Amino acid sequence: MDSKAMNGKPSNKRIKVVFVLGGPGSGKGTQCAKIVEHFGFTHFSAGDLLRAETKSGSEYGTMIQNLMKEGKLVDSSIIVRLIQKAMLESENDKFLIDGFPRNEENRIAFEKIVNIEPEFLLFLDCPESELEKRLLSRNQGREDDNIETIKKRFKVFMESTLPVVSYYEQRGKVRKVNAAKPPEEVFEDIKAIFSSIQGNDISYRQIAIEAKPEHSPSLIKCCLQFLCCLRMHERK
Ligand SMILES: Nc1ncnc2c1ncn2[C@@H]1O[C@H](COP(=O)(O)OP(=O)(O)O)[C@@H](O)[C@H]1O
Ligand SMILES: Nc1ccn([C@@H]2O[C@H](COP(=O)(O)OP(=O)(O)O)[C@@H](O)[C@H]2O)c(=O)n1
Ligand SMILES: [Mg+2]
Repeated sequence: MDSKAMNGKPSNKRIKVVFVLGGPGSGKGTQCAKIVEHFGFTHFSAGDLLRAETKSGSEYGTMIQNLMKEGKLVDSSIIVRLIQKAMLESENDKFLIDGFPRNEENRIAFEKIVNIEPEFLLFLDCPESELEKRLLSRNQGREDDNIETIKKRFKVFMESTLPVVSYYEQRGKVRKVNAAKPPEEVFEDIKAIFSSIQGNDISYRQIAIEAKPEHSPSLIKCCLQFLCCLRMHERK
């Protein structure tokens, strides 16, 4: 996935994208925060980008708000442009895109406009009864967290989002975790997935995060020197 373009122009940044999907309330936002902290990704929630757009006075604001209130999906070109803009404004090269692609149209629009193949799709699997319970006690003042809209969102998830999961499953790109456990336990499984893809891509930031007071300064120095050698070797 080298030198793919994010805006139609060539780029030598090696950009990594991981899509994060799961039913409404499966813990996408909760787990993404943990992945950011441990693995240095930048997190974009499609829903949060849309909510911010409704508050920005954008020409599409009212239309987006009405669709979200109904649990319906917003036009792909709008959400993909918002994601692309957020990625272009970021200095990072590793992105978690949560709540996306929600349907085939989202997936195809991302492929056309952003043109980056995801590393994999992280799928948080959780039964509907548990999702409903979590959404009804989320308490974030969301207009769509009411039983009527929740039922509509479940329907959209089953009918439009699951086919996208199947698309990536057929390509061996789905990493599924059981999300019906306490958040820390879910993250243990996610950690194993991200650790295994990390490989040589371990970052300086990662070493800083993993370094504990009980680790001797010489051990940390040794790790950093090893990383420098690795990077020099990669550039050859
Ligand atoms: N593993 C979990 N077990 C119980 N509650 C959870 C878990 N993960 C998240 N929650 C809670 O469920 C609600 C939905 O989580 P959130 O991360 O917003 O999900 P999503 O982004 O998938 O809709 C929040 O109130 C959150 O605190
Ligand atoms: N790709 C996306 C993502 C969200 N949305 C809209 O945003 C709403 C909330 O999405 P969200 O990802 O914040 O919802 P949760 O799954 O976090 O509960 C959805 O019900 C859709 O109305 C969309 O239209 N297209
Ligand atoms: Mg969310």
